[in-house]
Amino acid sequence: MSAESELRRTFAIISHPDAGKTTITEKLLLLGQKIQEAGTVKGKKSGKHATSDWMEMEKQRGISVTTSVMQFPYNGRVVNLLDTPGHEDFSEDTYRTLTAVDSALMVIDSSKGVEERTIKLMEVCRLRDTPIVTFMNKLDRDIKDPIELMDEVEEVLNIKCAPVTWPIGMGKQFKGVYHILEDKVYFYKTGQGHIIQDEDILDGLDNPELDERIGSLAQDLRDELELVLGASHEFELEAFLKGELTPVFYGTALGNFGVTQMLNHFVEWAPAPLSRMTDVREVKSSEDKFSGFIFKIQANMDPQHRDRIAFMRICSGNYQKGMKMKHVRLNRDVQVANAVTFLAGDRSNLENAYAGDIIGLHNHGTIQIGDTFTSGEVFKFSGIPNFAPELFRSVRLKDPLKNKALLKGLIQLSEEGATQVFRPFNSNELILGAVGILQFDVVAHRLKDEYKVNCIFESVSVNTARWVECDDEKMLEEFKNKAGVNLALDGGDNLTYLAPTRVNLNLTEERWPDIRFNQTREH
Ligand SMILES: Nc1nc2c(ncn2[C@@H]2O[C@H](COP(=O)(O)OP(=O)(O)OP(=O)(O)O)[C@@H](O)[C@H]2O)c(=O)[nH]1
Repeated sequence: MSAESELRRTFAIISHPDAGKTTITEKLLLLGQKIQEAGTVKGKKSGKHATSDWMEMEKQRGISVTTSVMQFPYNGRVVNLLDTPGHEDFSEDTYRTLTAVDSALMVIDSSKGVEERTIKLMEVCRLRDTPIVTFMNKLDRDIKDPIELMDEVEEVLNIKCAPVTWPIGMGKQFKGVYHILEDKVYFYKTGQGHIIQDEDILDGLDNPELDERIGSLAQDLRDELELVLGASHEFELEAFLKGELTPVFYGTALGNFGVTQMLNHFVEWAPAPLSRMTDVREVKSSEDKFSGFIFKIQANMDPQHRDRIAFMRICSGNYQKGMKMKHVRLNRDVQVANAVTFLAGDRSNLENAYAGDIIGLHNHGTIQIGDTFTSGEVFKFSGIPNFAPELFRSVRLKDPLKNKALLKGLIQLSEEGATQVFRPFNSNELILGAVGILQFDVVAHRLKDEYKVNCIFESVSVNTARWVECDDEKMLEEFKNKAGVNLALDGGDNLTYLAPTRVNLNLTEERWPDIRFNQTREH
């Protein structure tokens, strides 16, 4: 591995909306860039514009519809943080971003515990056994019992927990954390808000000074730790790297406390860029030759320039300004003079990037999700799927003459990967599928803007979709005849089963055991 690449730590945050993802992102940038004031990510209060608030709609709704990439140096490493839209209005990009990282940080609202969105994102991480670090947030509030919180993570998410820091009190009584591996107490000072805390540290759990400072809480802490250490797991790097065990840190992102301890270990333990599978062979990040894949396409990053940016994860070699790379699907060499990076929101021209880094390529419609670029070799990276949509709408045109433009627009937008379009066998209806509700607004907005098509969405009785595959052609034909009413083609002409209910899906799966109903589809 090149020395530069070995320093990369590429990760994303998984959390339920409002758990504190934006707040902790601000604090990570603060620690990484040593800037004094946070607020660059959302910046609502300070009146600054959010780094990703470029889109009109996003500004109106005050939420993030984009996934941006932030790079910062920390303790001799280069951290790439891929932001994942976490609000109710997230999209398939959130899922796919997780295929481009080597590790993930799970942020949990400790007053709520493991929530639904986290469970789903964790399922996606499981596809690649991504190593997970856990941050239990909002300790300055009344939280659930810390032991119960860990039990919940173990049971619901099926991953072992190894506490690394342990909280002392909570809410108004929150005094700090005890660092189990360092045998040190870090004291929390309230009221520091966005400013980086000067660390106030005490050596040793048995230090009498601890009793002097926090009174009876000191003995409570010792007793609790005895219990916790007996019942929980010790941190093991191997198990962490296999995605079987998660180190757990406690703190408050808002109070900027406990984040430093987490980040210190994160950059130490999280894996450097990992090898990636292709349809031909495994590609190691240490290889000299360049390769990468596209995991996301973003339109209108800059309203001034109506371009689209394709986000590429570099898997091996390095990118140099002006270099040629092979666009494998098109079997064509392309020259990439002006790749972009997303350094905390600023697009700056980039001279060099290494395995583990993300670069943005200007896309004029020739790049699709899942595309592989190499320095000449022919292979295709696997593991960058489409995910079955969870929300469906039927699309109705206001002007029926624009049918062709509508279909073209919907197919092109679905190639960008945030939505999917389905054409049922038995009707002329077009059905749009997404995993986040805001995507319907985005599509309506863009169809009007870019394709001059006005349309409205109506509810449709589709509950979930599965891509259908069967090795036995005769059986597939029979299935098509019998189940035709629920079958459709997606934007790439792949056979899809649109189930009106979960029960219907279960019954159909039972009735046709030799047919595969896939929740994801590789490009
Ligand atoms: N008391 C307390 N509040 C916090 C803490 N961390 C975040 N919050 C608050 O929780 C709310 C949600 O935090 P965000 O960081 O915006 O959460 P998010 O997960 O990014 O939410 P979305 O952008 O909706 O996905 C905000 O009002 C934060 O100020 C914390 O440690 N303690």
